[in-house]
Amino acid sequence: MQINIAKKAAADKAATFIEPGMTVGLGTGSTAYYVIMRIGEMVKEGLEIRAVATSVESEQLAKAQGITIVPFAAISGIDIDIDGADETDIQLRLIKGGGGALLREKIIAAAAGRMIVIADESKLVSQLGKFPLPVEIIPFAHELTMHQLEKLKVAPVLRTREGQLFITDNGNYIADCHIGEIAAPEKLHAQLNDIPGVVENGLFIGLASTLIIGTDAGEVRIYGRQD
Ligand SMILES: O=C(CO)[C@H](O)[C@H](O)COP(=O)(O)O
Repeated sequence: MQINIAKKAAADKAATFIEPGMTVGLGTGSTAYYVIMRIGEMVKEGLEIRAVATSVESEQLAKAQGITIVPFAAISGIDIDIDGADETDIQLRLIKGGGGALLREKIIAAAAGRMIVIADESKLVSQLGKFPLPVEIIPFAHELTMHQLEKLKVAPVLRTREGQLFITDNGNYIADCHIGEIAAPEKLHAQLNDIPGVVENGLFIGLASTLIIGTDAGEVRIYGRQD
């Protein structure tokens, strides 16, 4: 596999924020892959941490790297969550869920003392919305839920994979909403989650406190909390 220098640079920097004894939330996606690999190296070098994962895929990868995954019943909180994003603005408002893991990602981000977002430069945008906003909906009467989404004029399209409906780790569907520029993310977030049948949407607002952008030159820029 060819290494993505920008994603790896952001991930390696994020891993430096992990301290011994922490409970770490592991994100999902191709950028989170690099942080899981880096944490795996640190564990092999003697770092003692425990982790929870935002997807079955990340849990399997973490276990294969020797990272201890603990059940949620065994923890009282999460110190730090490191995850990717499909889009982020300078206010650290995010669109997530391109990989379909938005619900677990948001539960873990909300429970974490700190969320660090890692991304390459292409993810930093002046206004959210070019990336279709993923909305997780339950299968029951999903046709009605889709009509409700259409009333909001968000142009929802049920996600498919290899000709079949995409099913999340939670057994739900994803409606990708082709909105264009989102003028008021906070308002849209509330409107979407007000629809019965919508489990959660991919707008992450007020959750991230640090954004690490990696560049193709292997450098990083940090936004938000720096320490
Ligand atoms: O939200 C996510 C998965 O649900 C990912 O964090 C997001 O899709 C970014 O992925 P990548 O790092 O592969 O671009």
